[in-house]
Amino acid sequence: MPNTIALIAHTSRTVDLTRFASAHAPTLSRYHLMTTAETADRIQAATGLNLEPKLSGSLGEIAAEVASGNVLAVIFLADAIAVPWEPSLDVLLQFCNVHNVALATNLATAEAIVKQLAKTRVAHLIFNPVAGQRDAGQDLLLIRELLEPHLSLKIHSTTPEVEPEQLVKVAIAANADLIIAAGGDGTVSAVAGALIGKSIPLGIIPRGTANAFAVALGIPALLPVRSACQVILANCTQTVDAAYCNNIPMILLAGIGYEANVVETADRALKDRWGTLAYLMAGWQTIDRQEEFEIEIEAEEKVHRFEAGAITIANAAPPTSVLAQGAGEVSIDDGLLDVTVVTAQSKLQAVTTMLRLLGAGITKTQLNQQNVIHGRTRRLKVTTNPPQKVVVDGEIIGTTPIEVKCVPNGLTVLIPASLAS
Ligand SMILES: Nc1ncnc2c1ncn2[C@@H]1O[C@H](COP(=O)(O)OP(=O)(O)OP(=O)(O)O)[C@@H](O)[C@H]1O
Repeated sequence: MPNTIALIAHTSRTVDLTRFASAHAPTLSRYHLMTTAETADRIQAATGLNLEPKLSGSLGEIAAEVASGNVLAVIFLADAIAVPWEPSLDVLLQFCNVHNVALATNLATAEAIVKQLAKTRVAHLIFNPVAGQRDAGQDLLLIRELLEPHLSLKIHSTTPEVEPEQLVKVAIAANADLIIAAGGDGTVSAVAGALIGKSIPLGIIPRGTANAFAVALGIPALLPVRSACQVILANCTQTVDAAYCNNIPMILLAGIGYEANVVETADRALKDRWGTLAYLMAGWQTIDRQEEFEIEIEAEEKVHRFEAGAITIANAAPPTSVLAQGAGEVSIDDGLLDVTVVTAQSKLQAVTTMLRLLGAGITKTQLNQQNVIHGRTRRLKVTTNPPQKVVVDGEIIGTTPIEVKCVPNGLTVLIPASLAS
């Protein structure tokens, strides 16, 4: 279901169209509205709705939009007296018939259409076309094929210049019922971060390399796009925690030391070439270079000091985020952050510790090892000597010190119905 509605009227019916738009402004505001130039100002002034004005006096542009499949409904209030319709109007009406687009030429039908639309969920899809190694065109086609029969879908593509946060603001301003992030963890985290504290549910379509948040939420990794669309259509919501690290939204985790160095090494070229293996290769290269550093953690009015090579503060983490698995599980809805500090005296100890942490994450059992320390807290401050790089949700954000605080139940997400509590 596309997201555009065309609102048009003969001059004698402009008042009726304006009244109609005013009465149904809450429903109409969730759609992209198109009209002729003369009508746009009038409706906008009376209702506050945003309308895209098309060429004055010509319906050709609107007919072209209908032909391109972008229009959900055309509401055209015609003169009550039978007058010959101008040719461009005939074309518009004919295009609606050919392309099976809902068409109302009187108020009764217009009311019926808008009442139906009031019951339809409007989803804004924020789509990163360059994420991961998948075919973006094919994925978008599949998403439309699966979702459009059930949802009105407004598609926004990210660009290097347009951040997902900006697109979330547009979706919120348009009263979206649901926001869907389709991309890697960078895109998903940015969209989720902009939704912290809002009650609009977030749907996730994993299209990246690691897809850690989708895995943490239990979205199946097999046929990821199809499975994720099924989760979205099932409409099962759950509130989960979010967090801020130095006031930057954090959905997954902050890594200091080893993790930050791995993320920096696993650059775009390595990920494009090796996919998920890029992180393993980067991890192997980084172990040799990783030096221990002094850590001071302030939490719950106590100060803790360590020497270690890695510290991870996690809000959510799949088992593959091994350095977060000190407790064998990171709960996403306990209102707490999981803090894991790992030291290793040799490359062999580092590798065996990470394998054991992976095992702990898979079996959900706490790891009892002297060189792995774990704790939980609602907020903490971490200082290191010397300062260390910090990665938050896969992006380097700067260096220590950092302050991280959990936002309990800060985010509403769509999860598989089978996992709902
Ligand atoms: N149209 C675009 N062209 C180029 N870069 C883009 C575009 N849209 C978004 N980006 C960039 O994509 C990055 C986010 O990518 P994202 O994390 O979603 O995917 P990924 O890097 O492939 O995933 P992963 O981290 O799992 O490998 C951001 O740096 C953003 O600037």
